[in-house]
Amino acid sequence: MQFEALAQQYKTPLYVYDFDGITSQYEALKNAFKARKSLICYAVKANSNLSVIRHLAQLGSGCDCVSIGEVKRALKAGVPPYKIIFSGVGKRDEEIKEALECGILMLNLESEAEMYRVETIATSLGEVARISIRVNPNIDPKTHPYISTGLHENKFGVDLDTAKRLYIHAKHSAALDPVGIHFHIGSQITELEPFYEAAKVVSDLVRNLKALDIELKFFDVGGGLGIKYSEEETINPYNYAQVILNTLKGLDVTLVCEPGRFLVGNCGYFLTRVLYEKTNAGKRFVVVDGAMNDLIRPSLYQAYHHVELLDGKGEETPADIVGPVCESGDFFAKNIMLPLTQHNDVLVIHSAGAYGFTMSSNYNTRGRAAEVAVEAGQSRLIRVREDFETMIALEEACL
Ligand SMILES: Cc1ncc(COP(=O)(O)O)c(C=O)c1O
Ligand SMILES: N[C@@H](CCCC[NH3+])C(=O)O
Repeated sequence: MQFEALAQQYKTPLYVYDFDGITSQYEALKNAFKARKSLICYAVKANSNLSVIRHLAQLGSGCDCVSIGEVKRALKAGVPPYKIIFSGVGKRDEEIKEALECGILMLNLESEAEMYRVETIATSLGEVARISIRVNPNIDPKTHPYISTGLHENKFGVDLDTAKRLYIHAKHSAALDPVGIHFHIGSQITELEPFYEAAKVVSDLVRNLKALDIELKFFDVGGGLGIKYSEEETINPYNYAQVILNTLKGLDVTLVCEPGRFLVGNCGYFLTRVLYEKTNAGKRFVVVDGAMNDLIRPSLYQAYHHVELLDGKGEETPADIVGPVCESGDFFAKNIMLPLTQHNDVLVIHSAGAYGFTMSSNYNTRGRAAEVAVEAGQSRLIRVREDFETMIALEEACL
């Protein structure tokens, strides 16, 4: 990747995405599931740039969305409604109504109260809502506590007994069509065991429901496949698919999976330029033009992202890589070994394709970075750098 040329052409801070890499990730997962009918629904929250979604849609991907905004993004990017799933613990009435009107594949319900809302809204529209229920299987995904979702202490989904009760209600409701079942136990999971255990518990529930004459068509295993940020061992997609498919023997269901990070995480880079070097009583800081408002994962989760200094030469000494935001938590890396940098040197922050730009903000009235796609050796802008006028427009309109 020609990072220096990209930084020159599009300026920094800059997100760069390798679209060919995204294709490879998608194909690897799709192939892993080839023994069964499957639908990959890309989790839009990981990277919701319209061009990224369109790229995946052209490969055949659907989308997993967590707000009506994401549903509309998916539709705008060309994803057909019958490949869109809408999840989330707090859907508003308006969101439910719009989703039903769009005719999406299914609404993924996360509570009993939500099921009754959906039933009421569908009835008032004269529609039948296709639903799945998110089961919380109480399985530890062994990941960072902030991104664990499949334990009873987490707000997501309903327990197995409640799920069964909801399916029985839905089966007898004229406004609900229970077509799927869903679980998602967490993100950045690097061990197979939690996936196996969750799939096992939930597939047993599907068998149980079948005995009650409730036949589900979609078995949605959520996302969560981890990627390499550093030296960690990750799961091979083939093995991942195998352990899940093994739990589905005898069931005629389409496998749905909702990867976010796996598809885009390692295909994204964040480019930032050095502004200054400084030392505070011997402690070395490299101050760059990107900041926590651009990429918050290190500040939020102490997440590790490999930092590469382009053309770095000479003796390496420990340094913190920090941004201009007025917070001590504004850093990309701490105590990494780095040669002495010069003003304008480019640093490449790796594995920034997932939960990078989507979690960025205007904190400190900093415009959001531009985004660029690289495909078959060609680069193109896929999001214009946010300028001051755009940032203040909604407030200026109220002055
Ligand atoms: C319901 C649901 N599906 C899919 C995902 C995507 O997760 P990941 O990026 O870990 O694959 C998430 C986020 O964790 C989610 O909440
Ligand atoms: N934002 C998290 C992942 C959360 C997944 C959303 N359910 C991260 O950067 O790792």
